[in-house]
This record gives sequence, C-alpha cells and structure tokens, in this order.
Amino acid sequence: MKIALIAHDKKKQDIVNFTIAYTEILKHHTLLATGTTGKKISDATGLEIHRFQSGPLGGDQQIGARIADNEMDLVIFFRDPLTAQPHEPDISALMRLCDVYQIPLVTNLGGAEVMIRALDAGFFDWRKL
Ligand SMILES: O=C(CO)COP(=O)(O)O
Repeated sequence: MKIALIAHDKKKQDIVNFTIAYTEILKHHTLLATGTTGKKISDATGLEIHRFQSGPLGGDQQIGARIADNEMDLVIFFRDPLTAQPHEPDISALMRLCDVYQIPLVTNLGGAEVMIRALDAGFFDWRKL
C-alpha cells in the first residue's frame, strides 16, 4: 500500500515514535511524506521514504495530487489542533480530497494505532479491487 506520513511540528516526535514502534509493518509498504516529517522519520528508523516538499511549501498539495491520481491508499496525518498553520487551505484541501476519493485518513495517534493494525491484518485489500 502507498502510505502518506505527515505531522505538524509539535506532533513530529509523536510520528517518529509511532514509526519506530511500527517499522516492521511499515517497511513492507511504500512510504511517502512531506519534507521535514519524512526526513525525521527516515533518520530515526532507516525506512525508505519518498519525500515531497515541506508542507507549507506545497507538500500537502503534492500528496493531494497523488490522491486525485489514485496513487495513495492511506493518509496518516498527525495534526496540531492548537496552532494556526499558514498553509491551512492546503491542509483542508488534502483532507477534502481524502473524502472525495474515499481514502482512509487518520489525524491523530489514536486513529493511527487502529489503522496500522488494520493494515497489518489485511483490511486494506479492498483498495486493490
Ligand atoms: O506542514 C505540514 C503538513 O501540513 C508538514 O510539513 P513538514 O513535514 O515539511 O513539516
């Protein structure tokens, strides 16, 4: 599966910890990320990650484009709900496209914990249809 990994600055340590914990599952998938998030994850885990631009510089939109092209199966996006983001329209657009194309989206650690187990259990096989 093609999985997007994104985290706002105050959530980056959370996504690093999450990917360390689930490296054994994630290494079997194609991983893509916004720039800074991807660098932190690959430095911490050694996972191979395709990195787009940083979020504020267009990375969210690049991931949105992949969704529109049916080239993304899951979006794990650790959002910071307590800090205003200069690129909020890009973030909204990315989440909107997940809804347009029925792409599973989780926006916090709790959702990600459930989704990664579902992924490992084969619950994403419908995406191959
Ligand atoms: O801002 C982001 C998502 O909206 C994340 O971008 P970075 O991973 O480049 O920090």
